[in-house]
Amino acid sequence: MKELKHLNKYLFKYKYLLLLGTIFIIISNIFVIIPAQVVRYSVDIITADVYLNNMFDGFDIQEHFGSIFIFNIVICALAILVMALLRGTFLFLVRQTVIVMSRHIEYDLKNEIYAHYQTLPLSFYRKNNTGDLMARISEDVSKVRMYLGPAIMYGINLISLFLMVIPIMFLVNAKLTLYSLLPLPILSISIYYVSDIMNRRSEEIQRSLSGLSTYVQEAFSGVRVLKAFVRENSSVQEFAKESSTYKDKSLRLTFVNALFFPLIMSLIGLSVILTIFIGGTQVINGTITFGNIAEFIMYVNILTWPVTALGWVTSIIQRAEASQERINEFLNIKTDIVSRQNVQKPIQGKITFDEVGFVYEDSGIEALDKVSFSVNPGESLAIIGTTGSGKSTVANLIPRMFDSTSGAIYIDDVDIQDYDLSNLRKQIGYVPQDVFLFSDTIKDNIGFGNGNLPEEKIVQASKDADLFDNISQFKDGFDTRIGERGISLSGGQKQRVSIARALVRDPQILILDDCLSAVDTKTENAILNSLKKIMIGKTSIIISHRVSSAKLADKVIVLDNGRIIEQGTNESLLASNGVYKELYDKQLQADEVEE
Ligand SMILES: Nc1ncnc2c1ncn2[C@@H]1O[C@H](COP(=O)(O)OP(=O)(O)OP(=O)(O)O)[C@@H](O)[C@H]1O
Repeated sequence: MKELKHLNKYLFKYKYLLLLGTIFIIISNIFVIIPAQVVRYSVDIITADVYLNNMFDGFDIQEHFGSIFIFNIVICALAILVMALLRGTFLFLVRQTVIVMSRHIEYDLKNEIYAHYQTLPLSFYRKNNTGDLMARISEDVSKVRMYLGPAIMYGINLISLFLMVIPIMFLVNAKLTLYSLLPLPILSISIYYVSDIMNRRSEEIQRSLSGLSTYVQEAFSGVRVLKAFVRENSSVQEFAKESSTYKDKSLRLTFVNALFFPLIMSLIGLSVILTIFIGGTQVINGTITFGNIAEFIMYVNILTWPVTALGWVTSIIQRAEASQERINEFLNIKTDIVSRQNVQKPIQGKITFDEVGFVYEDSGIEALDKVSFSVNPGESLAIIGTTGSGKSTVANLIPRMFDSTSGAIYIDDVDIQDYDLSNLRKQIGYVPQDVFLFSDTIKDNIGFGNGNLPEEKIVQASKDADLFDNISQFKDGFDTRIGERGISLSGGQKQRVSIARALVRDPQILILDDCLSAVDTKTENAILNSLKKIMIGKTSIIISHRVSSAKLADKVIVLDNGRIIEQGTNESLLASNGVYKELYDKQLQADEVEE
């Protein structure tokens, strides 16, 4: 129960619902107990009536007994009916309070987890896969809700019924009470084991089902590769194999399910037999009446479900504890990207890297080694280098996607770790290497994160990213939906939507991480030229494999294996006949071949 303590704050928040629920449970149980006593009374009347009937057989008074008997029985039947209706009403109210409370907490907990996910750094997302993140916010929260709703409800019900019914039973007859309750602990323990097996098997099925869905999803999204490599048949066979695992697991669960009810029924039957047998001998001894036996059978029935639920509830609590442990594990992770001084101010855009080093913690790869450079506001810097030379790492360090492992980075001569994080990021336009667009309209993809931007700004950004003409050709213009249920954009168009998204924020620093790779040199030139105009007084960093992206930049640095091997202007680097010149010549030749 240690992990579940996290939920106490929510139970406190909804304490009135919980308190009302408890009161309703107690009231509903009163309406369960009274009918048992009414039944005892009725049976005793019937026995007395049969006895008197036999005694006064042939007398006029016999008729009189008959009408009193019928009157009594009708009153008892009506009383039982009214109790059943009242019980139903209060059970409804119990669910409207306790189960409603569990749904409220489920909602709050999901929001808490999601909000916490948003505070965590990129390194957290690299370490944990998406499936795991989703499982904790959906499946684990559902399991925790089972504890907050049904488990708490049946738990309170069990305690209140035990406290109310068992003393009454003992008052009637202690020996009969002990015998009739004897099979119930066995019932509870067996249910615990059976429901544990059932839960484990259901989880196996769940896992197998999600494996099956992932397989199908990949097969559909990768259908082009699948067809191109003629893998249809093997895909069908693989699917049949996965399906068969799912079927076998389902059959294993069906087997345990089939055992569940016969087990409960036989143990309840055993209780009833014991009650009748022991009760019968007590009646013969004159210690109790026939009515008491009927009353006891009803009490046993009343206690059966809560006792059955005890095993089930224990298993739910154990599972909830395990799930909450997984949730707490994430909730206890705190982001290490924090601000030291919370500096909030408009930035000019001067960027300084001072002997910056970076090692990826998980792989131990040293991506940057003592990288130093400086760019002034209004300047543009091109970072050129081969694959894996550390260019994207530089780009990620500026908006503090992660922090450098050595050295320091300054913006306007203030250490970036001193800036308020959102204040800093809001002034940086970052276009990542892998374009990500949402299944939404082009307009909303460009305006992402910027609320209700005026249409003109979106249009202007799309013009600056050389995208406007493309969008105008679509029937719905900026309202065209992209993604799953909309049109597909070409690689170059996607890159330009992503650029427009950064430009629309009017950033003081713009970082383009190899995001012109899918556009032709003509479009690249058009975009770079418009950037020159809009980035006056602002800083731009253009990362690329292609030397063509660097020629308009004020400064160029060449990275190799995490180190700066050359830096200067396009002209000075060409003149110095080094790696940059070599790359330039190679790419020039390649372009000529293409033409
Ligand atoms: N998330 C990561 N975890 C571990 N190592 C990484 C990670 N990302 C990059 N690396 C490693 O760090 C080095 C630099 O990678 P980086 O992405 O900065 O290179 P790049 O110059 O941008 O390459 P490309 O042009 O191919 O995008 C590479 O050796 C890469 O394998």
